[in-house]
Amino acid sequence: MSLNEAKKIAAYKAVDEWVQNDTAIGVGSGSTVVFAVERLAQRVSQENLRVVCVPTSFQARQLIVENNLQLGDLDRNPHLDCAIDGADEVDANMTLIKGGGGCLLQEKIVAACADKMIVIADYTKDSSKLGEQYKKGIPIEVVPMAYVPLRSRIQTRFGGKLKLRMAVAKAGPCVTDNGNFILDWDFDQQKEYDWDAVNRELIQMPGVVETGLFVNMARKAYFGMADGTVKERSA
Ligand SMILES: O=C(CO)[C@H](O)[C@H](O)COP(=O)(O)O
Repeated sequence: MSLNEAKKIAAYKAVDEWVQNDTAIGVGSGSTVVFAVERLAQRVSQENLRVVCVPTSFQARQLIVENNLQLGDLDRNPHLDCAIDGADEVDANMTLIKGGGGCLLQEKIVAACADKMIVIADYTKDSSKLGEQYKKGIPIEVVPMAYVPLRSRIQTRFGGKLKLRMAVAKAGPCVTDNGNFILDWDFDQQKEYDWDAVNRELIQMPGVVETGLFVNMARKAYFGMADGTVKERSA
């Protein structure tokens, strides 16, 4: 089974199990979420469901609009029944690395407004320990003027190395949907980190807007496996 097929079976199962009539849901970002929106659109038209979708990024907003789903926002829908989102890595404790696609800030805000956060992923995201599968580091969204001092400060405090994420089809850094930069923290694989404590400390550093560490947020994860089954993990 291809990676895309693995993403699809995880996304379809999550949408089938968690989306009900008269609900407001958070729509995550990335390639796996594309399949969740596809399934949601099928169910909305086949079952005549009333579902309001709150996006976590410009990409998610486009997906919602292109699939003719009802677009909501946190002003009108501050309480969401669930948020369905991808992840770059999910460890044994359901701690996540997110932000590979650069959308971590809005993803965390939306997940925090939801009763439960449901993760959809292919088997390459399933890991026992952060860093085992995802090698690009932990994304940290920062205010542009602070990226140099923050890069040294985080390296000195926690070890590892931080790199400014560069744009792909544009010269210069990657600019997030919120006008910020991303530092990808290649943390020290030999150290045992307490991710909750690390996340709290990072957030308190002036200039850090949000981290891609999602600790105690995800309720359930669905992994599409290479053999065509869906593996589940609960918090
Ligand atoms: O956090 C994210 C974007 O900021 C994505 O959810 C994460 O990168 C996973 O993406 P994909 O489904 O393409 O593997």
